[in-house]
Amino acid sequence: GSGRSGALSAPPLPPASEGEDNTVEKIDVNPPKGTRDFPPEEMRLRNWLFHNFREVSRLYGFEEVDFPVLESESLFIRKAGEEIRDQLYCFEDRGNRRVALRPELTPSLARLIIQKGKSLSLPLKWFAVGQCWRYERMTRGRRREHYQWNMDIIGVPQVTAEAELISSMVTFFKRIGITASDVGFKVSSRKVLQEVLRLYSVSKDSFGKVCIIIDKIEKIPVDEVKKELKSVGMSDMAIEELLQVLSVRSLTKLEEILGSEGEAIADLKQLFSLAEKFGYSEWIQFDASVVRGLAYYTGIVFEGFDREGKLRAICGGGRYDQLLSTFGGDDIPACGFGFGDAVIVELLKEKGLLPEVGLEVENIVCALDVDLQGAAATVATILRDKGQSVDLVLESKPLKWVFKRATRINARRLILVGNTEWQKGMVGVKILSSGEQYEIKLDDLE
Ligand SMILES: CC(=O)Nc1cnc2ccccc2c1
Repeated sequence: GSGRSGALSAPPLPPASEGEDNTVEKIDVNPPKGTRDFPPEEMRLRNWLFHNFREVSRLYGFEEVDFPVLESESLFIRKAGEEIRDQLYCFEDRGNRRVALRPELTPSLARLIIQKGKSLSLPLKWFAVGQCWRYERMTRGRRREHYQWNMDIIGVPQVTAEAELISSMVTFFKRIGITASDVGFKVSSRKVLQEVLRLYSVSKDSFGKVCIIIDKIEKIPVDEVKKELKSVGMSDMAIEELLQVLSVRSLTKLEEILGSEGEAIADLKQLFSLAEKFGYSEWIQFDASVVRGLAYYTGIVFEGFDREGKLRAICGGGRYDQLLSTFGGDDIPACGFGFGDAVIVELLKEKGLLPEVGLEVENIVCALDVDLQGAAATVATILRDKGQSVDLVLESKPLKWVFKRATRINARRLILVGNTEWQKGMVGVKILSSGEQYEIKLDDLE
């Protein structure tokens, strides 16, 4: 309908353009570029996926939270050269405010925690499933939105928090039939980077930039990576040493290089020993090249990958102990992960693990003639009050049509309201799988 003509809202939209002969030019029925509709079948798959996200969150004692999809642009303005910044879906609203559709959930979580301040008793274990946005030139034909499951533990400095988060992702994978031979987690710590950069007195504020450059190591040629590292002030020597360290795949080797005193080694050793106790050692491996593409990580980082190497990262996260303080909050330790709804579905397709989530309706109720429509409504209500789902046939239709619909909606049984039975306070029942048919008193229907 047309909007209010008040000053606050846009002028009413003209109706879809009407041709000379009052025909309406069809509107563009597709969703905006890079976005998806969720018709019933796709929505059932999405609900199945989100149900598993939520079930795992419940198993780990996490509380659900959410935030506006629209945030102040300033929440996401970081100067570390992140892709997420280049693709910010931002604009100026009618109040001349710079706003953005959130590209991730963590900054909103940090904002809410600072807002709530001392009233929150730590540690917090919060989860969210939210739509995130990016604005990419459609040349890349990539999606502009996806849903992310986030789990965050706030207020725990020990790596027991990271170990718990990885455990929750392993639990999720196992629930949906993915095994350790399908998926693994590359684990490292940005403290490895810190300890190397300190040797070459690389300034702290280029730390974030260096991480973002290194995160591109598998996406752009290594000479480009070296050039970008040089441009943030690293010497050739430092770059060589850094790339050398990043190729390390064993903790023992890493210890030889960094020594045993640093925090990086201690954290990683503790994490791998906790993995043993959680029972997911076969799921994780040390890989110094993992840095993740977000500037705010400060410690352990991890990334779920498909062992066949066909897909992009499935999920990922890490420790971000400084994020709250960069927003002016207290210095509160935090770690978390993001798990997108796209790559996991590609993986399930690859593995033949997509669930067949069909529509399930218990009853289809149909009046056998037009003056029993009311009686049919009564029967539907009785069943619904008992918690049974009912598809009530709302128009008088031939029985052939009713059977066709009953099959399509996968109804378990057909309830027929006919005159002769109704006079006796009874209805007809047909079990659609067996074809068994009988009459029953309305009161005995369950
Ligand atoms: C595979 C995929 O759809 N990725 C994706 C899609 N939309 C996004 C939107 C915002 C941030 C990251 C995003 C990532």
